[in-house]
Amino acid sequence: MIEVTNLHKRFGAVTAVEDVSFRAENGVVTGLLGPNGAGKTTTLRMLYTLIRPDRGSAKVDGVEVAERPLEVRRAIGVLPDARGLYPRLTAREHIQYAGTLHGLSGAALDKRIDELVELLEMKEIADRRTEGFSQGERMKVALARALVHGPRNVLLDEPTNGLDVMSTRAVRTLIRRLREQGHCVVFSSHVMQEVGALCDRIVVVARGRVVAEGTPDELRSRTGKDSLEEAFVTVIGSDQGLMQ
Ligand SMILES: Nc1ncnc2c1ncn2[C@@H]1O[C@H](COP(=O)(O)OP(=O)(O)OP(=O)(O)O)[C@@H](O)[C@H]1O
Repeated sequence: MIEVTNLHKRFGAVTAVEDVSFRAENGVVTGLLGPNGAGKTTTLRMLYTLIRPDRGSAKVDGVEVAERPLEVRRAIGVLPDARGLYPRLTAREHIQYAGTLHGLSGAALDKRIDELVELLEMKEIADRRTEGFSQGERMKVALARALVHGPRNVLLDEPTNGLDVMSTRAVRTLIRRLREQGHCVVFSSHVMQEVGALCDRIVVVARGRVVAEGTPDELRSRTGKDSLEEAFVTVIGSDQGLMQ
């Protein structure tokens, strides 16, 4: 479970995140939706302990990220915005390496890798070096790496960015499966359709602030709009930077 309360982050003159609060429960997919530059990545980066908040609180399973970052890192799986891979390692070696960093080894690690290869339909690419991998293939490796230690909380930054229809479907299926297994899933997107298709709860962010929060039905009824898309545009005040 993730709880964010009055989070702030500035970079020089730019206020990236201003007083952001939300809760993401276990067994629920929570979407952070907002146009480019809204503060989604910055919020996620604070949650995964890459940068420290200036003010406010962010807790993962009750643990404050700024106080006990190592504990938090064990409890989360992260698909960051930059998904750097080592070109000379195979897909399997990437997952192995991440597993080792999380203290897994031997038969348990091999079993977990096989599970992920199966789940993400990576059989054909598992033993190839990642050099030359397509966007979708790279995404699968990065996702497997994020999930190798079976984290309770999963943070995904724009997980379907640049993916074709089939790869997008595979990622959506995975996210739904994580929800069924009771994980807390938070993902960011500027694609309205993506958020509408997957999320149980939506946190709409614009200019570093939460401008609306609720289930898709709540957002529609609060704005008096029939379509989720119109509801988003109404709460954000424009459709600039959002994709359908
Ligand atoms: N390291 C940084 N230094 C300076 N400014 C930054 C830094 N990181 C983010 N910002 C600024 O903070 C604001 C929020 O950026 P952020 O990346 O969090 O937005 P976002 O909602 O994830 O956008 P996108 O959908 O484009 O990824 C932007 O104006 C951005 O330029």
